[in-house]
Amino acid sequence: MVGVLRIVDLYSGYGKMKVIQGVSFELGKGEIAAILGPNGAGKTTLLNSVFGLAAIHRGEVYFNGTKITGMKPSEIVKRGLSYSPQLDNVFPNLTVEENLLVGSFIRGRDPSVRADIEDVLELFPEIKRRRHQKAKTLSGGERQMLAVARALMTKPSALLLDEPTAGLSPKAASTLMSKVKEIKETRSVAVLLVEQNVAKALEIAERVAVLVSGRIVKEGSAEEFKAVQVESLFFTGK
Ligand SMILES: Nc1ncnc2c1ncn2[C@@H]1O[C@H](COP(=O)(O)OP(=O)(O)OP(=O)(O)O)[C@@H](O)[C@H]1O
Repeated sequence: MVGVLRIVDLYSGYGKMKVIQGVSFELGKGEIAAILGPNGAGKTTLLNSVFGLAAIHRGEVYFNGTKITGMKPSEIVKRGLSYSPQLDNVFPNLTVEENLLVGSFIRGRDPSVRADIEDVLELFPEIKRRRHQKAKTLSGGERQMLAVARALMTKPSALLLDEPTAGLSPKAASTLMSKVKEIKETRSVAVLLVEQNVAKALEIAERVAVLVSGRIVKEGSAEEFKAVQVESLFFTGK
């Protein structure tokens, strides 16, 4: 496997508070991997650590072979890693189109931005129809689509997605998951997904790890995980 993102023996948290305790994980080029875990396991903190938003106590993160540990989020985005956080992932008072434009900010006056907005709207016809509507008027599912679309506007080679199915109906969650798969297949974007929703994540993930109390307790191919009662690992860690 060619690793696009490599997390090596990472310990991190907030200030001196320890949350992530010795996590190693590799995301392959063009792969979809999922990190599953219960509330408070440290899933968001792990993504925040990769993206320069949490304090790293020990360990390293490499992106396309470059050490990005300690880099600012803006520098990480420029290298091709994008992040769609769980909360506050769209600007509610901006329209769909304006949100996408803001998403491309890091690219400066790139003349291809307009064409890329049309391109991501083609991928998400549900929000294309609402391009002039403010984000706050979208449904939960449409808003998550916009958040993912916005993350794509930086033209990433890998995408971090924090619980994109949170608060969505089972049908809306499946629609979103199939869009993520389409993004991987049509744009060669690798995806690291963190989820509590095991069933939805397993619809698209090729590789899975289970995070409990800041540590990976099990890791394997999605195939191996089909026979595992993943939620029981959330509580026992075994
Ligand atoms: N900004 C912060 N400052 C201090 N502690 C935090 C901060 N964010 C999270 N924590 C703590 O870190 C731990 C892990 O939280 P985190 O949000 O990473 O878990 P999670 O697995 O993403 O949970 P959920 O599925 O509920 O979103 C929790 O104990 C939480 O209280």
